[in-house]
Amino acid sequence: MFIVTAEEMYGIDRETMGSIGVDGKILMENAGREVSREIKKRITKKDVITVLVGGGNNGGDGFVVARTLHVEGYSVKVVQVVGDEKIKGDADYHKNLFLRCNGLIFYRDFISDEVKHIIKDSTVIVDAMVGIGVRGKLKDSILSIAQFVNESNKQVIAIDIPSGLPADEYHSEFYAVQADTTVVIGALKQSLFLQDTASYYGEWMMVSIGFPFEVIHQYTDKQWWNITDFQSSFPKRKENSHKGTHGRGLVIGGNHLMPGSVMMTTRAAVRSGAGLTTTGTSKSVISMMASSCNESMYIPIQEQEGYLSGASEIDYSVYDAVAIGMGIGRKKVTQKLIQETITAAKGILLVDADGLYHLKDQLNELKSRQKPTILTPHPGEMATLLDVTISEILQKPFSFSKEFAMEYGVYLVLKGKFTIITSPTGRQVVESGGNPGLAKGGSGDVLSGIILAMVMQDQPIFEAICNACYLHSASADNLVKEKHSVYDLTATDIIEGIPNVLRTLTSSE
Ligand SMILES: NC(=O)C1=CN([C@@H]2O[C@H](COP(=O)(O)OP(=O)(O)OC[C@H]3O[C@@H](n4cnc5c(N)ncnc54)[C@H](OP(=O)(O)O)[C@@H]3O)[C@@H](O)[C@H]2O)[C@@H](O)CC1
Ligand SMILES: [K+]
Repeated sequence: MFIVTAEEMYGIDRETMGSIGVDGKILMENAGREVSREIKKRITKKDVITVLVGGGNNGGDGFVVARTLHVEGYSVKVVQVVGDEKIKGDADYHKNLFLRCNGLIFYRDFISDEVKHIIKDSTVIVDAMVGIGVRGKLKDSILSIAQFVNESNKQVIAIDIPSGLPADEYHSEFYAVQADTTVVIGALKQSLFLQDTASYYGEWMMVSIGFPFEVIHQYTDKQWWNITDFQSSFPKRKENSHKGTHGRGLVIGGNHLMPGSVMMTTRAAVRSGAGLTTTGTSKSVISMMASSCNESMYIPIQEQEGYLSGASEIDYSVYDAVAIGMGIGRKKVTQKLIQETITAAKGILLVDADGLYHLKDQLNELKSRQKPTILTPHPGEMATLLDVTISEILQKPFSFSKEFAMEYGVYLVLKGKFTIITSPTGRQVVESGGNPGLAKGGSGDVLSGIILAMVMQDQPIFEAICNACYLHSASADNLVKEKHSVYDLTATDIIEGIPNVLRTLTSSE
């Protein structure tokens, strides 16, 4: 499913009406019909439904919903929250159809006693006051109605986007309707995937109203990765494959005080299907790891006082992919190792955790790498890399990711509740699975191991990274459904949950 900004949505709309020639009235009819279909799944004929209608096309969709439900025998009223002069064009056309079907409209552009009574007497509120055309904070008239709706405790179903909520990242102050359900029209809006706006949508689903796939794709290359994408792109294993077919991976990390990270990355890589996995770490970490991770091979790396300091003895040419940085610490002696690896690694290179800290002064080195580089920061690490605050990153994660990935020619995995994966060409995918159980030390190390394994398989690298993120989240979600809670889930559990996801989601093999 595609993700758009408001501007991109308007482009798609214009192109569909202009070049393709689909009439706006038909798009509005389609939108209202499809939204009604979703609403009907959530209501009965006993419900009392109030549709709050505003002055733009979002309001027009509201009139279609009101008519569709009214003619099918549902109890529906419209409250038009703007003056008559604001209802124009296609919306006015659909308003008239509703009136001609003997639909009932109340006109109120502020919260009056009458509107309060109508809302109190309703069981379901359909919010069609403002859509993606919202500019700035809601004006007082509509604001007062939105506030009353939020306090009313009624079931609220928003059309396209909750009124008042910005569609894009980097918005100013807002007040929005809190929806229980939002029926999103045509394409997913960016604010569905931002930390401070996502929850306003409540449960959501998307309906198609006739925008051609090619037209949508022409305006956006942002996409939400779901089970269908995972299943259709996950590589099938060939009968005649052998361990070399599935990649030789090297994990470099750990220090004498943090042996766990590199261990988890290694074990996650092994569990996710890496053909051969080698761990490069200090002698003391090797002795701690070897007994519990016997599928891996080991290379001792030079160390100073327990911290890795140089890797010149590694023959990088034998590895398809290298992951570096997990539990490596921030001591200056380690910086040289990161430097060496960037230039010496001949295959795919993934840099995570403290590796990113050391990378900060060497970002330009990445531009001359011949093979793909993957960086996997969380917002804090991303903020450090860019010298901005975490809250700035969270306000516009799509833009920061895209600029960074394109500037340095890297695949960027900005981790979080909504993980954004960006390719060096600026293509973006959001992976939104997972649960709060993942917000613990070690889950990033596990993700790095899964990515390392996936990018060595027979599939394009971008899809491989998206699938790795999906697998990581799906493992956590399954475990919380079946035998764990978000409190006790550990990074090690996530590794143990991988087989179940692989078995169930790739079972057609
Ligand atoms: N082809 C179609 O028909 C399709 C249409 N689609 C649908 O149309 C929607 C977009 O429609 P749109 O562009 O008309 O804008 P919309 O969201 O209704 O907002 C404009 C209204 O809001 C008002 N308003 C703005 N800011 C405000 C504020 N701060 N506080 C208060 N009021 C404020 C503004 O008032 P004004 O500023 O003009 O006084 C104006 O009345 C989209 O979300 C989807 O539902 C899709 O289904 C695709 C196909
Ligand atoms: K709305």
